[in-house]
Amino acid sequence: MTLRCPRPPWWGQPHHQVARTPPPGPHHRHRPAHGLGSAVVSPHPQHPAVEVSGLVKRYGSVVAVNGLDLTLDRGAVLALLGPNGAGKTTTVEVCEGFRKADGGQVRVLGLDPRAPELRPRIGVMPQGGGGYPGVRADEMLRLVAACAANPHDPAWLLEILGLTGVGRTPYKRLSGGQQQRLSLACALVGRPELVFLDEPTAGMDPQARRLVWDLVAALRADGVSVLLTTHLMDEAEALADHVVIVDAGRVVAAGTPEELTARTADDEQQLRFRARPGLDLTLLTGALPEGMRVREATRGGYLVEGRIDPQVVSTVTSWCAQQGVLAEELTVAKRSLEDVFLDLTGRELRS
Ligand SMILES: Nc1ncnc2c1ncn2[C@@H]1O[C@H](COP(=O)(O)OP(=O)(O)OP(=O)(O)O)[C@@H](O)[C@H]1O
Repeated sequence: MTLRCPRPPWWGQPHHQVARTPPPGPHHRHRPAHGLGSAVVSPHPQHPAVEVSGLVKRYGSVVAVNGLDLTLDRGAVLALLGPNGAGKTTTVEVCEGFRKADGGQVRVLGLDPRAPELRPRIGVMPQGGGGYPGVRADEMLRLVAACAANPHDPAWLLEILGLTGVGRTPYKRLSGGQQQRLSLACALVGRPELVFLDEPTAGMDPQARRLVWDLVAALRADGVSVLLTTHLMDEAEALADHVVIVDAGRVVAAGTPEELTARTADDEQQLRFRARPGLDLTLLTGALPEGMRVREATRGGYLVEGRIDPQVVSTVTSWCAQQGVLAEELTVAKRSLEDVFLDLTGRELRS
């Protein structure tokens, strides 16, 4: 199925330009929504969207979150990154008000996360969908919309999420990616001011993933705050204003993607090239300035790390010529967010 993300002319309007639509009556045929943002003006816009300080959450003897701090500014997108079991979902669930903290302070839109008045102001997309198995897709979305004062048109959301064709399909028969998209629709249908998206693109095909990225960008343009978790570094780089990397329940790094990747010394860069797998790198290592690191990072993908200057590039290409090897896709770049992540959290698989 081809997914399209139509951008109606009202998409991305700031809140003050967004016309309010009256709450629909029982037989009201909803009109298309006025952008994805909330039409509600927050009574306390001076508070950050989410403020977490010293959060602790235990499950029996397991300390899932161990003194975590983060701040999501209004209208910004924050990506929470971390290895499996780092405590991301637990943190998000405490912020959503689904779990009670054992310690620390959490404020969401300036309120206690369990405050009932917060419910209509936040949208939640839980990890793995979270739909009712027997309910049809359009019924589920209409059910969630019925709980909101000023919902988006469910049919419109189904359409932009490419779900119109499966509107009558029970949730349990939707594919994993369709369940994820429906779950996203449910999170957005109430025009929230703040959205929690726990691994929103897990299991999605590249088209659906792009669509979700477009939606998150549109939410941000509409002034909606977004806290998402992801394992995809390119997703965090593409979407987030602020990235928080957690490990073992603690923050190990935080900043904009640019700050995190620039945090290494100026002279730390990478030269990458592709060539035949299994080259003996001993001579190359010897020819390069002291302290430079060379390895075959992936099969046939070679990585030289350190201060990359024109002389280093020349040494590498000369060595390739001596080996009778054509270096393909030769690039020089800063370290990626993935490199930063792996350096901070280790390269070993977590249990
Ligand atoms: N309901 C629970 N009961 C007991 N332990 C739990 C429960 N939920 C999570 N944990 C444990 O808490 C720790 C943090 O889990 P959490 O799901 O928050 O991590 P995560 O970073 O979201 O992981 P993933 O990336 O795999 O989704 C893990 O050790 C996990 O096993």
